[in-house]
Amino acid sequence: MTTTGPTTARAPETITYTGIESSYEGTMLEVRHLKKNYGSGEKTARILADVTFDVKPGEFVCVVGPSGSGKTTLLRSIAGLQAPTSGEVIFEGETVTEPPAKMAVVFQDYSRSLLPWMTVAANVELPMRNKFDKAERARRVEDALISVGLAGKGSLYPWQMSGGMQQRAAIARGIGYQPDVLLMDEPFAAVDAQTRIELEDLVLRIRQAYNTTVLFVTHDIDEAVYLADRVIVLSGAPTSVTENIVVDLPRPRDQIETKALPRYAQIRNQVFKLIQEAKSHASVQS
Ligand SMILES: Nc1ncnc2c1ncn2[C@@H]1O[C@H](COP(=O)(O)OP(=O)(O)OP(=O)(O)O)[C@@H](O)[C@H]1O
Repeated sequence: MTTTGPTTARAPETITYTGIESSYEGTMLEVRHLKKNYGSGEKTARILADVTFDVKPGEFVCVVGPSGSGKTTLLRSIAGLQAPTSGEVIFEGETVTEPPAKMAVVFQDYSRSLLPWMTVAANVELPMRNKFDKAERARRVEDALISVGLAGKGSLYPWQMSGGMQQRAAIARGIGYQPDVLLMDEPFAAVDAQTRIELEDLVLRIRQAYNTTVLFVTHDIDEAVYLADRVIVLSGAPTSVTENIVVDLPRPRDQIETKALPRYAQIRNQVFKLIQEAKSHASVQS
């Protein structure tokens, strides 16, 4: 099923996904007319023009768009890491003005997000320091490391691990304190193709196990369609949402079987065409 509504349309009510409902029952995340400019006066760069969409509890939503369309800018604004020029992000009913406690972010650059002077276990424990007692923290760290396939590796330092293992550790840190929503910004862009495939499946398993809503930014169309319940396609800057595409592919997904489905190719081609159109529109404007 595909929606073809206007750029600022709400997500359809008939989403067919198999995710588990989170404890939060309203709309998990509302992005309302988000606008972001950089610079001022004649040097103003209009990046986000008017971005509006919703994410429901349990949904896995991927955001794709041409390079420079402001995907990272969007995610940073949603995470409360930078203020929008105008518009609003509402997370679990409250306007985001700073990073919310129940939101975790995993960035592309794992080498800079993990603290090199701390062991992996200490890195995973860091965001839960003031939340749980010592025994509960230790239990959660162990669970998170098991979930990402790093059981028994907690005493290593990040620099003693491969890139794929470091990104697993960054994911463990994101999920360890069980956020309601996990924001991921091109998290697998810096790992090799084989590791990327493993990490995609890992994220799907974790999402199922931890009952987490995921908003995942990627420039990789195949990755977006493989992972998502819904793909949000952005225009080129100044950016708005051009399409909300429901990915009505069965779960659990499988790297070979899912990608062999005619429906997979159909959705993939639709997203591809939209991105190409956005790129050519952007190059005409610039
Ligand atoms: N802090 C900043 N100050 C000024 N300009 C910025 C800043 N951050 C991003 N930009 C500019 O905003 C535009 C969008 O950047 P952003 O990284 O959000 O896009 P993106 O879609 O994630 O790009 P890519 O797909 O290439 O990673 C770019 O032209 C970038 O140079």
